Amino acid sequence: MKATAKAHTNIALIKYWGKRDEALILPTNNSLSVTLDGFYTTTTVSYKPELTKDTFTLNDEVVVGEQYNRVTNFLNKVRDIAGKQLYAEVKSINAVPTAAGFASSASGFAALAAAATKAIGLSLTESELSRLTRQGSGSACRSIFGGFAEWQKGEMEDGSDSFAVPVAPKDHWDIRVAAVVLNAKMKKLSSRSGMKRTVETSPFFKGWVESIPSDLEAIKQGILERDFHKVGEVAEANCLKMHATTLGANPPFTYWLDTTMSVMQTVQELRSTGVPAYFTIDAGPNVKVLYLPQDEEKVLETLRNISGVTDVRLSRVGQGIKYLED
Ligand SMILES: O=C(O)C[C@@](O)(CF)CCOP(=O)(O)OP(=O)(O)O
Repeated sequence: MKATAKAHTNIALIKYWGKRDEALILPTNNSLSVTLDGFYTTTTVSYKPELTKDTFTLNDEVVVGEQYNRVTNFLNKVRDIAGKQLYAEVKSINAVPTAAGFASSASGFAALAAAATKAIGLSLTESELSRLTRQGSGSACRSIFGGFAEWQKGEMEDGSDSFAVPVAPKDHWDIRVAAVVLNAKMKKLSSRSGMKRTVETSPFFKGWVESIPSDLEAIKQGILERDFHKVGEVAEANCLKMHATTLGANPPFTYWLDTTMSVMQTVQELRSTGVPAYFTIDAGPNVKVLYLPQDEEKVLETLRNISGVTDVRLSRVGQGIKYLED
């Protein structure tokens, strides 16, 4: 009763930002992401009859509190589906430089869902696995797939039709993502809390949701046609609209720091010199920059020279869930 799975993190090009149902983690809008090869989580789940509760270690450190509760609550869902009252030892290793500000919960919950279901004897389809993973962390449901994936919000109240579907495979298009790590340490609002406050209080939220369908259509067309300018422009504008909603929340907030804006402005200046590069930002100050392979050297050198940047981590398009031999 043991299994190991590896899942990669993903970066949203059309953001998930707002829930219509907190308990079931159902979104107000569809979102679309690219899975990255540079950042991943490997998780081993072993169900042991002698255990009287779940145990969880992350990078060999025992995890307790809120993070532990989210894992054991998730395992309760797996136990319900399997109809087995078994507790598990969960060991996760994150090859996601936490400082890079990546939501390692995306690769973390995808790897957990895959290993936990396989170890207990379930063999879910990718859609079933994505739908289950969504209940751990919304954005994680997109990491089941490699390449480009769209999380369809679904219409059903029970979330039975809310899961990700592949848009294009890993080898469809070799675009690159640079994760720009800033030296800032800020107590930030988690994405879960940030989107909750936004949904409940921001007058800009309605406009945000209304603008998604046309963004999605445009970016999917761009991906299929490998039109980098189109994909980049839509992704950058979508990110800016998402962050604009936070400024209208009550109380207002932003994830951006001065260094965040320096990177944003540098990327736009780079573009004006003819190098196609676009940024996107999630629930934190760090910036992810989209670029093409032929511009890697120029982009890397430019980003590294921005004051306040401590590291730039490069990624290619990554693959979906993989089960590893124990
Ligand atoms: O990834 C995106 O689409 C955009 C964000 O990263 C933020 F910019 C949201 C991630 O939210 P998540 O951590 O999945 O929330 P949960 O469902 O409350 O666990």
